[in-house]
Amino acid sequence: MTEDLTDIVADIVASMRSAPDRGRVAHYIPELAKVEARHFGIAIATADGQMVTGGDADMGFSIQSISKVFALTLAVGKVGDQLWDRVGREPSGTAFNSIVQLEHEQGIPRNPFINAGAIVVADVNLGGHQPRVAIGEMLRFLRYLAGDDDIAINEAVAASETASGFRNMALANYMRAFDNVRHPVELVLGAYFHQCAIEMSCRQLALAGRYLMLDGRHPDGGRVVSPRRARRINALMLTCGHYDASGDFAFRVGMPGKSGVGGGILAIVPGRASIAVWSPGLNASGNSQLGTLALEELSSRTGWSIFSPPVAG
Ligand SMILES: NC(=O)CC[C@H](N)C(=O)O
Repeated sequence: MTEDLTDIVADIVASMRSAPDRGRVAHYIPELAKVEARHFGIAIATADGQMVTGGDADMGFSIQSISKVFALTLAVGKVGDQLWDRVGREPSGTAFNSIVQLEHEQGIPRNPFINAGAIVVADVNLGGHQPRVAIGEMLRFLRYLAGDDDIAINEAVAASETASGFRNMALANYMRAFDNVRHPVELVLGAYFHQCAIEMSCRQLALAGRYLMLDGRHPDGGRVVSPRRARRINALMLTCGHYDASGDFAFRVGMPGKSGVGGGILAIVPGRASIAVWSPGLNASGNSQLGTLALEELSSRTGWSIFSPPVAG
């Protein structure tokens, strides 16, 4: 890369500040609707240990579906490849909260990143315990990955989704009928809604994603997951991380990425960078409008993409 990353990030922040179309903030979770659309933040943790940030990089936001990446990591750690008996690994081509495929596919969700799949993953992570045990485990995991003990749950967001999460209740009950949700639905959703309500900044999220750019290693030297598992999680992020817009995201950005309806996106450039962007306004597929644009610009300015040949040095 010839250009300096700091300059590129400053340019991206400036162009996002003046973007005419910021998308629409999620309304179906009332507490999320209160967040102002004007925000934009970006943080890049590089493999050589730099951190480059811009805009509202230190403002906390609801990570929502980005939590599904970390929940999946914990679930495969617990049950290994047995997870794939209960969740598929194919893009769904449908919206994040869709129920249609479940009837024809015996209650087995297409992948762990649509809501139905993440609810099964939450069921696996409960492992017979109360939701607070699973949530405590998830928080400890994120704090360890990011090296930051301030990561916490926004209880107002969790309560808001508990009161309005009718689709998720339908999904969970439907899968329970197929015996693919095994704990009481209220407990599984309690864990799921709280994991979605975890609040993190772009900086914390970029730090937490580093194991996915480092082939499964924590920068402190510890192993979070095996290299093969890290690659597989990245593969699922690329193919399923943006729901029915995953193809478009791969086309425009070329990085494994996971979005959330809070407006965040975690994107990984294996061997190079763990990137978090946040802007609350969403596009029609429920992915951050400016977050996607910013990553597209970052990819084109840096050449970062899993489809570009490796660069020496
Ligand atoms: N796409 C998302 O971020 C969805 C997460 C949200 N908690 C939901 O279940 O609807």
